[in-house]
Amino acid sequence: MTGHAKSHKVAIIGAGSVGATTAYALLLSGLVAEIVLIDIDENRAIGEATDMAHAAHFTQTRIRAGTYADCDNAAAVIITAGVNQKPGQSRLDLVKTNYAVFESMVPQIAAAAPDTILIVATNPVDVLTHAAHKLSGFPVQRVIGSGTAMDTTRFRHELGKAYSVNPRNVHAIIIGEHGDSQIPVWSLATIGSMRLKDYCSQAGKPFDKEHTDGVSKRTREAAYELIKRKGKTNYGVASVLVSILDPIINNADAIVTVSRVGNYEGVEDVALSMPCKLNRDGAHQDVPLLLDADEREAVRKSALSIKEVIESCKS
Ligand SMILES: NC(=O)C1=CN([C@@H]2O[C@H](COP(=O)(O)OP(=O)(O)OC[C@H]3O[C@@H](n4cnc5c(N)ncnc54)[C@H](O)[C@@H]3O)[C@@H](O)[C@H]2O)C=CC1
Ligand SMILES: CC(=O)C(=O)O
Repeated sequence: MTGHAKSHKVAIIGAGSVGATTAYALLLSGLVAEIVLIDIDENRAIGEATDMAHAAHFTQTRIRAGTYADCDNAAAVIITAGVNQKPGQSRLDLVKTNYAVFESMVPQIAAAAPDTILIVATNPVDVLTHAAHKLSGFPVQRVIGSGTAMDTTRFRHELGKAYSVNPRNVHAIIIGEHGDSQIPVWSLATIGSMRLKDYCSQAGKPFDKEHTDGVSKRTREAAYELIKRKGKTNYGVASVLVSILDPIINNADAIVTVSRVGNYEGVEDVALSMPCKLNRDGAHQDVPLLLDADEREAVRKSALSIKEVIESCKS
């Protein structure tokens, strides 16, 4: 933690499960000096912020409820406002309601904080990252969707379990949609600096389609499973949002798979996740991957399915 980092303010829009859990994770991280919690339900924002402020004795970060005007000079604004999935619903099913929330909210944030970096978590996150870019008028690098950073950490967790290794020693990513058309990049996955296939043959572990399909499926369906069991997901995403914020605040040039507006495999003006370098300028540089032909085709299909939903928002 640096003195520089400690001077920053971050606003979180939405004080529901994801917003409040993210605020708490951020509070305990000590990454920023001040957190402002904003919700259309003012009582909820005040309640959550006050409850967390009672932890002030244990942290130097201040937290309070506020309004959009309080986004002024925020280093970043994390957007979690909107409805979440009910059991059986896909992320894309939320688009109509949450697009309307963004239409009312994003211009107010952009007016109060024209230089900030937007970090979008509300689903469908790729479609709403694209919407936030258009509605704010911000350059693409300052509108970041949490995207497949969430799926990537789940993928590493599943691989760690499958191969009995600490997820920290797994380098493997999910790209594309934060949703059903996500792509696990098996061709570039490594464990302990060894290609996954080589690691498995050295360690006597199975590496066949049955195993890889199982890991991909559990990763892709993790949110559905959790929503069936507990009605929501909040802890994983809160940690992911803090991990996206960290290199921005610390100007650290970390590579994270986040969603950003761009052209992907011939599909223009769409948002999806690819590895990007993050620093105080936002997601300022993409890190091109040497994908195999099947993975590139899967990215094109993922981009097309997101683009279709983006187009439907215009009608
Ligand atoms: N990107 C990711 O990895 C994840 C995304 N999510 C998404 O995050 C979103 C929030 O989920 P939860 O926190 O569980 O929902 P929640 O229902 O607990 O909280 C949503 C909050 O948004 C507020 N809100 C609604 N309209 C608003 C507006 N116009 N202005 C300000 N606040 C407004 C509500 O009052 C409520 O407090 C959902 O879209 C969900 O799908 C959830 C988990 C992971
Ligand atoms: C809900 C959601 O997007 C997730 O947990 O991945």
